Amino acid sequence: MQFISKSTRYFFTSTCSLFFTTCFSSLQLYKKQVYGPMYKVNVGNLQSICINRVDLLEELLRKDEKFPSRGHMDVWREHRDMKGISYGPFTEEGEKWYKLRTVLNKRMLHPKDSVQYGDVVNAVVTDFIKRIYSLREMSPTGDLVSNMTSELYRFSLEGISSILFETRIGCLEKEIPAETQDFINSIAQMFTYNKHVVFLPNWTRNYLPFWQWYINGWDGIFKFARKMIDMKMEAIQKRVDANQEVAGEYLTYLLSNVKMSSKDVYGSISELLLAGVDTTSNTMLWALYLLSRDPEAQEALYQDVTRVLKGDRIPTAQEVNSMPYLKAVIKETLRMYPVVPMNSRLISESDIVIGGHFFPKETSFGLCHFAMSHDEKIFPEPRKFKPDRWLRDGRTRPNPFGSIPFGFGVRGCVGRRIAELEMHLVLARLIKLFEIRPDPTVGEVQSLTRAGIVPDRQVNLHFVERKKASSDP
Ligand code: HEM
Repeated sequence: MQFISKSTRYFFTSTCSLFFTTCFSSLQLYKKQVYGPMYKVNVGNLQSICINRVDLLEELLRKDEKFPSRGHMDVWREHRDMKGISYGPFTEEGEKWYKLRTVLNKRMLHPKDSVQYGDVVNAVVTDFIKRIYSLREMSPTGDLVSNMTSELYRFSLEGISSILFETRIGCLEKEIPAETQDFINSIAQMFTYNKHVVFLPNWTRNYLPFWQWYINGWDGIFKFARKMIDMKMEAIQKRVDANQEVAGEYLTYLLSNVKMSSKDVYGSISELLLAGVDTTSNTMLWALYLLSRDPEAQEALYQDVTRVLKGDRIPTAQEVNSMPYLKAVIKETLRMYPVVPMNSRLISESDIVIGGHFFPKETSFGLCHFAMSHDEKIFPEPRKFKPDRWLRDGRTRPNPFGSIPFGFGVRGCVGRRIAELEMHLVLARLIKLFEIRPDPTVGEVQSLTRAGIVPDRQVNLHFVERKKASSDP
């Protein structure tokens, strides 16, 4: 194992709070070459062991603790403590976290759970497609949609809000309602200043404005979430008072769960919401970008979708399960651009041995997903978009630990099935209607690590309408 503590100052944080991954993705590849499969980094008082080889990752994750931890989410927890808000799945730890996840997992984590949100998501997809049509029409070429990052962000926020709040918030309308816009601005503000407050020492909080801006961002997020949740509670109460049946999906389920107070629901819903926007929107952006540059893969996807989906029908959540290439496209996109390119584990129960090295309790490990999913021993031609490598058609499938974009085990992503559902449903319908082509003025897009892996420039795409197939009614 190579030690590089000395005076090296890398931007790195062992907490690896999911949206502030600072070990830049391409830097992971470079460091792997220079320092090998496991190395130590120091930033100030913080030490972490970076792992970037699949067998070591597997060894570590197979020893995952009963209540795994990614490390401290101190600045998020501080906000909750100041405002008397309950911790959510990101900020809670230990047995309390486990109990919370037991409640949150229900109706979300199992593939059969996500199927029930098919209609809700499809309604959002329908509005998104309408918006794509109208944006194309307004463009000079009649088929160009500019700034896909922003459009897909609107789609994702509307999608996850309609699941979590059981109501629409207007992100796909021509003009976003002012309250929703304030909420979007608050999310951006919190994420922007999160970086400052993580890296600046606490004494600067009295002299610099960042801490207050960061707290204001959170306040805006909770104000909106609280209003949505309170509206739902009122509606439920009215039905109860009128002796009517209380029916609903996720929020209704949480609010009617005796194990959760409304304060707990505010804390959890807000964290679920934050985790569910940039992740799916950026993955969709990369998927469309990669497809636009690969007509062969796009044709294979079109064939896969139209084999199942005849005519103008809207696919159901069950039907996308019969589209293996569609799933492979998303898997391959997440391999190439794992939107959370680095994850972490803080070992807190006992000492641990990894790769023959002893590490004392309280060691923090950085899991370099990006480096692993670009390892050519596991993924030959790692920089090539090859959805076929994920097909179950008799070929040898890649090592399952080679690409784990949703994390692992009991602490793995709770929103995985929802994210997949959203991405599968929207991609199936887009590809059925349009051939997606690159905008030549954009050039080759590189990735940056900001709030997840994002493009280094504005991405525009041409949505060329397909002619109806002759077999279509
Ligand atoms: C492409 C989409 C997504 C990706 C790639 C992704 C990735 C991840 C990863 C890598 C983790 C850490 C897992 C671990 O430590 O093992 C995570 C955690 C989490 N994700 Fe996602 N995520 C996505 C979408 C979503 C969505 C849509 C939601 C909300 C519905 C969500 C909610 C969460 C939450 C709450 C956690 C923390 C879980 C815990 O600590 O118990 N994610 N996600």
